[in-house]
Amino acid sequence: MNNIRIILAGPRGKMGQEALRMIDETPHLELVAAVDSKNDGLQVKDLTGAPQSMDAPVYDDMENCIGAIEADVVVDLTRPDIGKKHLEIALEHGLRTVIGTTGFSNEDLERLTNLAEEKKTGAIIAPNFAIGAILMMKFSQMAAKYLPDIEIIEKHHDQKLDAPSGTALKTAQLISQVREEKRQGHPDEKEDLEGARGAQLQGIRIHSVRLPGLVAHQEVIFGGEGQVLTIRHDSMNRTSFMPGVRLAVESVMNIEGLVYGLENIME
Ligand SMILES: NC(=O)C1=CN([C@@H]2O[C@H](COP(=O)(O)OP(=O)(O)OC[C@H]3O[C@@H](n4cnc5c(N)ncnc54)[C@H](O)[C@@H]3O)[C@@H](O)[C@H]2O)C=CC1
Ligand SMILES: O=C(O)C1=N[C@H](C(=O)O)C[C@H](O)C1
Repeated sequence: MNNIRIILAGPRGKMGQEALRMIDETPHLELVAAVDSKNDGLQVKDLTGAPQSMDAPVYDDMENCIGAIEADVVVDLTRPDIGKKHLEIALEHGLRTVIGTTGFSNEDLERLTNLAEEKKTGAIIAPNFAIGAILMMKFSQMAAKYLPDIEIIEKHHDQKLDAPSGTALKTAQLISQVREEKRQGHPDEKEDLEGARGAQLQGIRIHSVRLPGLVAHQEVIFGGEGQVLTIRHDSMNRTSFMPGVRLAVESVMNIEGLVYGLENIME
């Protein structure tokens, strides 16, 4: 496999640090630059937690980085507003992109899908890279055909910016492809405390827990006659996401247009 030259945005983050390690340990992946919120002019190895072999330059601006560095793929693991901006810049420059950052609205996805098609450039937006999470979403879509009363409980560390999680939204969207929208619970139910019944998408209730000590966890609970089915996935640490990041980087080299969800590129 030919070397894939990567620009990584968010190198000092919880995901970014893990991604640097994965790139460093993967012979056919090469980090050619990083884009950080600061540290312009330093080298990646100068950043906290970065592999000491990584002497690629750090930029504080994606546009400047792309203008100076030859790369094949941009990987973004930053924050919602930044990830959107970076994807637009990369696509405008015809650079393939893997976005792990979540918090994209349907309108964002539509606009960015159109841009990727216009530029005939490959991009993957993956709300979750963990194989177990992808399977949880696929199993949930299967179960929803038979058990349409569903509530999703997603639980994350308390540093997460967006709620609900991208995984919960993607799960609900996959379920909605096979389940008619429906109102769940008693028709006269009342929230005596606002938010008690959580958020909802097509009638599917979604609840977000944020606590220190958590990493990334989700339960999809199906209620039926005399029974309850729970499909659950837990990421115990962020190494769970790295095989999926690698798969997305390798796959985006052969994609034209925007793919939303790793399930679309898995065998
Ligand atoms: N798709 C997946 O499987 C996963 C996705 N995520 C998503 O990835 C994103 C990052 O998550 P974490 O690493 O936990 O967050 P984090 O907060 O630990 O890291 C985000 C990093 O982005 C950096 N950043 C902020 N503004 C920037 C800018 N203008 N340019 C470059 N970097 C900038 C911050 O300095 C920080 O180091 C979140 O949106 C999260 O939801 C997280 C885990 C798994
Ligand atoms: O912020 C996180 O940590 C995670 N975010 C993603 C999401 O919003 O679904 C993926 C995973 O749950 C971890």
